Amino acid sequence: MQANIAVLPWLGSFLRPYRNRVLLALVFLLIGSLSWLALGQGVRLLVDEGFVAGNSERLNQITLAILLLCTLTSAAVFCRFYLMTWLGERVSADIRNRVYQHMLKLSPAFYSQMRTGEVISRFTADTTLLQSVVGSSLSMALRSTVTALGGLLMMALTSFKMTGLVLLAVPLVLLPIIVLGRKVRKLSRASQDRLADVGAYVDESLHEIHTVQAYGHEEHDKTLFVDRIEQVMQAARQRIFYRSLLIAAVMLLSISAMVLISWVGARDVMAGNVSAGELTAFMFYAVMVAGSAATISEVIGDIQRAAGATERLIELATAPVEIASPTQPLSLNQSVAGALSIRELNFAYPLAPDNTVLSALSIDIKPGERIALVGPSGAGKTTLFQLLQRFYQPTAGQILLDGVDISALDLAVLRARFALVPQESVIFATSVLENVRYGRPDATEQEVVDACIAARAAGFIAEFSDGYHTQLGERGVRLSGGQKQRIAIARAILADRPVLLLDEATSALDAVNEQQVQQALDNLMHGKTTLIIAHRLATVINADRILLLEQGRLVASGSHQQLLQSSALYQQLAQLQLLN
Ligand SMILES: Nc1ncnc2c1ncn2[C@@H]1O[C@H](COP(=O)(O)OP(=O)(O)OP(=O)(O)O)[C@@H](O)[C@H]1O
Repeated sequence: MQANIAVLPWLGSFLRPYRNRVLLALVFLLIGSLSWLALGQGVRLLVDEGFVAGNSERLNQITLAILLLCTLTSAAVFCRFYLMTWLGERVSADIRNRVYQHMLKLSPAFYSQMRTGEVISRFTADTTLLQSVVGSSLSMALRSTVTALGGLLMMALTSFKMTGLVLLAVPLVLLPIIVLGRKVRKLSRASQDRLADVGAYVDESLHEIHTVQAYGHEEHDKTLFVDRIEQVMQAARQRIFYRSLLIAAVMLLSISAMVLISWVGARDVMAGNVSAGELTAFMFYAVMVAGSAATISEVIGDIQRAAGATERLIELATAPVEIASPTQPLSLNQSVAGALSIRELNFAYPLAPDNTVLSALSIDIKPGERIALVGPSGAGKTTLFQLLQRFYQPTAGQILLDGVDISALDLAVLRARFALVPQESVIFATSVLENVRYGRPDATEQEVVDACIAARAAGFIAEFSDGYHTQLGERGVRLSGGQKQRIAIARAILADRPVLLLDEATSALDAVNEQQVQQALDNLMHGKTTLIIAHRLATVINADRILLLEQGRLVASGSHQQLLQSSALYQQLAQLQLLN
């Protein structure tokens, strides 16, 4: 992925809302730098009028003035530092918000190409880097640039000849900054990329820690991890090498130049062309300019690292939204709810365009009908669910919901018609209450309780020490499989949407559990259009119609009895109790 948006305008767009603060920070930066520069004049007066002239009263006055100047400088530094750091925090917070909001819009196809661990690393590490650069390195670079330019000007006013010599030295110092700086930037990007790989790897292995430990995969993971860490180290080592080289080169060149220039200056003082105070002031400015140049060369590496980080963030923030709501969505017919019509549907996943998953699929489903989808593994049943909720765009054909093509509907409106109970129940790391409420955040506590009663979940929830306020732990680690399912069913009951999509679990629940889940499902399906990916005989027997899919085609449909007589494949599946 390559972002074709320039880094600076993008960052600028985040700074724009705070332009008053940016301006104020710049003003303080200017005040600070100017009073630093004025200090050089103070030093000159101190030497020439106080020290060399032996005038102690003048010495006192000038010292006092210098102290006042120092106070002013410090106050300006306080204000600049505060404002700049504030801006750094603010901008990175805004960027995090913008990127996250965009990420929520990206379709599952995007996340099947990009590992979430990597996304998280970009999200946290890159924004943190950006924050430190906007908040500190950038302000250091700006301050140093102003000081360096002002210092050069003051040097020129003090001694033209010596400044000329300094200017001869400047290109010499800039050369390594430009050449090595470019290299550092490239390597920083590589280094952040490697770090993101590590993040993705840790994310995956820790999430699947059960499997890792159960298969004794720790040693192998350890080795793989060390490899990845070494790659990070390798990328970092090169970056550090060039950066160290950069700092050393700039230092060597600038200090040597200064020594030579002060040698020339000292000879001028001896010849009486320049006063001692002027030479002192000149050297004061020269040190200031050299110091600033050194600062710039140091922070330029950070700034380039941040430019790399920003590129990566821009890629995330501008990743194309493949599935979006139309600009002028149609509205749904209010009188029917839950009619589905699938017409000549063809589909292949974007990542595997040659593997046709659904072909020429046509199905009509009436409101309130209970449909069981059966078929061998890989037949395309789950894919059909995904298409109904428009997580992907069909290659050809149409899906109509209540008579309207779903691609003409607002995504939120479309998805609000469906309640999904996936095969693997999804539990969030929050309370029972919030987990059930997920489908309808404005539901009252009583409504949640009612849904849990209908889902046969109230019994086990009552046994928890905190009842409905019990925290369920990440991915619901504190619940059994059957309990998770019943929470997921309660969520769908509470959401109360016209079409239900149930992916029946194949996990062998014990008889009591199975019966309870079945009762919960019956409560859920009452009066709703239901599509069930069926794995149990009981489910297909209770369905109004059974659709048999094979390799993405509808090969037979009818009741259980009809299919037993008409389809050999169905007979086979039924004999296997339909379980995969
Ligand atoms: N994200 C994806 N990218 C590419 N191909 C996919 C993706 N998800 C599924 N497939 C492919 O699509 C085909 C249908 O998969 P699908 O999950 O719809 O089957 P299914 O009928 O639900 O099977 P099961 O009963 O085993 O869950 C399979 O060949 C699978 O390899």
